[in-house]
Amino acid sequence: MSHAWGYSAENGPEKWVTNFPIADGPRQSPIDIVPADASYDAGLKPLCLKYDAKDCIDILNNGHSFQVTFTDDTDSSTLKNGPISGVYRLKQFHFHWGGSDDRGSEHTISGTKYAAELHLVHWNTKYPSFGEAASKSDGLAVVGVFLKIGAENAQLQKVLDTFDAIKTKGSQTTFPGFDPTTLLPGCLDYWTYDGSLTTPPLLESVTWIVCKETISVSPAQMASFRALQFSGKGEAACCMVDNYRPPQPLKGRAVKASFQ
Ligand SMILES: NS(=O)(=O)c1ccc(C(=O)N2CCc3cc(O)c(O)cc3[C@H]2c2ccccc2)cc1
Ligand SMILES: [Zn+2]
Repeated sequence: MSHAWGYSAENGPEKWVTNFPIADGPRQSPIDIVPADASYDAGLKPLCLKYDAKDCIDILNNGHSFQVTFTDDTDSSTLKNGPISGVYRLKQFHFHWGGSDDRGSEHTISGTKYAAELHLVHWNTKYPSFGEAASKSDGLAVVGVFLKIGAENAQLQKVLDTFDAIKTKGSQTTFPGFDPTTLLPGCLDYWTYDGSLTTPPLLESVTWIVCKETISVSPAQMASFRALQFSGKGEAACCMVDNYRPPQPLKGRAVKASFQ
């Protein structure tokens, strides 16, 4: 992205519409999920998430978040079933979090914010690549998992242990053999709705799959997230915090539940 978008008052979510008019579109994300307003859909299948740790390549600070990238030239790490048809390949996962434990998630549940939110990004293999899929209405599927303040998460700690090497924008390091299945909650009940990327270019190409069950993160682990920097090496340090877009208007969309 050439545009200098970010999360500050000058270039943050309220300003994105200037360069990305779709920000005011009909299927923007995230949203506030109101469980009582979600309709149970017996036709929704259980999620089938099958990941291979050998596909995990590296971890990168991209100046907006950090992302763990996967090799996606075969069907070895995929999402199937759930609300989608066909096979979607895992491309990357990343997080959004707050400057304090009372905020940080993008989706909210009846107004409740969690400390952070994990996004596992998949693309539809009916298209030749992620880039091609990203502009199609059924091109992407993102699984969202809330991080709730509680016990230390030993699996998450493996990711946090790389942070000294990716402190500043543009830094990256190898991160082989990590299995993202270890970050999923035990129960994969979910809500689903049609939405968008939550960062520019805000493309309306995402089938959102938001897990009902949370995973834990300790306050000390959240402090590690906040020690990352939006800024590049040698620039004035700017802590990477509050890198979340607030909920957007539902505009008549239905939110379905895979559970009663
Ligand atoms: N939060 S989210 O909606 O789950 C999300 C999903 C994918 C992506 C993503 O993978 N990319 C590629 C890297 C990238 C880097 C940027 O600087 C940027 O502004 C956006 C992205 C997005 C992206 C997705 C689709 C087309 C172009 C860029 C970003 C956010
Ligand atoms: Zn995200």
